[in-house]
Amino acid sequence: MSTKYAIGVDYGTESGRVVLVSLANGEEVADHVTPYPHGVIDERLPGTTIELGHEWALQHPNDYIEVLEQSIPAVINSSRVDPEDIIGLGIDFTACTMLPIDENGLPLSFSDSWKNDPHSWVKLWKHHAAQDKANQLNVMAEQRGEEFLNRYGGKISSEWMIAKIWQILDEAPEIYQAADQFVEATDWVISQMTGTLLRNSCTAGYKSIWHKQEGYPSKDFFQALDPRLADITDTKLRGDVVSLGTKAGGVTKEMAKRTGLLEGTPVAVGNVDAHAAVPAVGVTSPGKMVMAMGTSICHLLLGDEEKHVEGMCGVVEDGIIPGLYGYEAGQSAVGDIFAWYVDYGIPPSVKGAAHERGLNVHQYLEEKASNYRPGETGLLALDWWNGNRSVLVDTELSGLLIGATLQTRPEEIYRALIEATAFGTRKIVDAFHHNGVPVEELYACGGLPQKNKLLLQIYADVTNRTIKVADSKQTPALGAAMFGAIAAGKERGGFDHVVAAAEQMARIKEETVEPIPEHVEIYEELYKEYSTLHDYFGRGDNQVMKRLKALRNSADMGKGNVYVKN
Ligand SMILES: Nc1ncnc2c1ncn2[C@@H]1O[C@H](COP(=O)(O)OP(=O)(O)O)[C@@H](O)[C@H]1O
Ligand SMILES: O=C(CO)[C@H](O)[C@H](O)COP(=O)(O)O
Repeated sequence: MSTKYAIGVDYGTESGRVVLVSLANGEEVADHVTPYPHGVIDERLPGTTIELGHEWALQHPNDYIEVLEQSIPAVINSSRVDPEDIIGLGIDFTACTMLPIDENGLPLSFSDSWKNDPHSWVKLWKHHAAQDKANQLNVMAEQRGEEFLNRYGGKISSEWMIAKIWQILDEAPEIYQAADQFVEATDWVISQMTGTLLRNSCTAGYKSIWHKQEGYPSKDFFQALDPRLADITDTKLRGDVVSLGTKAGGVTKEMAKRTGLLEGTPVAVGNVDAHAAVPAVGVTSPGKMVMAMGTSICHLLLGDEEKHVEGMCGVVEDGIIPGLYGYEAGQSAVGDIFAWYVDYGIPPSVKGAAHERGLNVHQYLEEKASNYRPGETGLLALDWWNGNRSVLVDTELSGLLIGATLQTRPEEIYRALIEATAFGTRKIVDAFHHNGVPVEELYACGGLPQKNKLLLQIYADVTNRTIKVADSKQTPALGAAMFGAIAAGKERGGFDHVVAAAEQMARIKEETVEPIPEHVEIYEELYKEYSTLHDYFGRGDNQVMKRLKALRNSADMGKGNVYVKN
């Protein structure tokens, strides 16, 4: 049999990345990136003057289709692989990235009647404007002693499906009415490729409070939350939930024409970006935490039993690897914090100096920050520039930098921000490790490990653990391709289980990043300080961050420059 291939499509925050992968050894034969033409929509609706409020983050559904149309032909052409030999396709996506669709499966934002209402658009994972709804949901679930809350670390996040839907219902009841269903973008894109809409168990489990045995929370619970939501799971969230690797269908004639794939090529049901990365780095057993490090960090871990850990995003049976419990936690901003600093925090002289050295600003600051030893900057930061996902689960928290003096230099702040994100990861590692879900080693994948060596060393030092690094440019896409090959099945040259696919295709570098004992010692001290600040500002002793956000919101309302529904 000739070598067989699969395609993986990784839908990130800013772009979609497509890889064509050999099933013989996981080699990425070709890859192509399509930046989303509309990017992250967080100021105003495209082509209008309609302003969005703070914490809003939307996307354009057509951008996702553009990725398929641009990047799939590009990898087929550059690899010269015969489409006959491309036996399957899988995708992974940011999540919960959701949208309302009509009876024909079309996004409401495509309709002239609804397109000027921001609630008809895709709400990106980092849309945080539903925090109020998440808070109410958590209070109600706690009062009623809802069992499901334990599976989500004690709190449901505003980033997830129910809070987002409830925000739509509250602020735009007509959009809620008009929506035939609310779906994850990952499931919607698959429906556009195959003509079949199926809900995958990964996003349903982690983002929509679905459980393999118990299903969704009870009607009673939704009735208590808001009587208008009572039937939601039979109506707007209806539909089969199927496990990862299930074949959703074959590529339609229309999509075959637009992508260059053969009609009928098997397509797997959708998956989540970080979760797809786990088998791609060869992790199929407990004790190994995978960090998908990019705009944000998602932390994924496997276990033999269901344990409850404070502030985790969730534990889902079969949620990552069938047969095991999959645990997820995360930090809502990591690369995004460095991007913010580089875009808004540095003086022009730094840009100029970086340019002169032929480096981008990140590379320049990394190089200069590498000259400092742990503790030498005298700085400490809280990494909550986009709220705290784990373990506090509170998007209303914000950033903090302490220790600045007239001598403080930009590279020192850059280093302190990296350290803060490493301390945030250490909180998550400790939460699992001390609650019966051991974390023995770390695996790093995503964009950051490829871009910043200092960052990886700091993470190894702060967590005092060895880090293994993915040997793949597009790890989630490689994982998605594995699931595409599972959808195709063994008889067509694919696989019958993800463990078999991982054994053959996973890619990890030989070289590891080891903690440096002298650094570990100093970071242990700094971590104690971080923990004090973390608990003081994050657990209610001092609510200054929330009061400041409330003041900012009232000021904005006064100026009339926040999107407010009538
Ligand atoms: N040299 C660098 N060091 C640290 N962060 C970087 C560097 N270059 C880019 N970044 C950050 O990487 C993030 C993008 O990560 P990537 O994994 O490529 O994308 P995504 O999060 O969309 O999957 C951006 O937030 C950017 O600020
Ligand atoms: O929550 C998620 C997965 O569960 C998001 O997809 C993730 O945080 C966004 O990923 P990235 O930083 O790679 O764009």
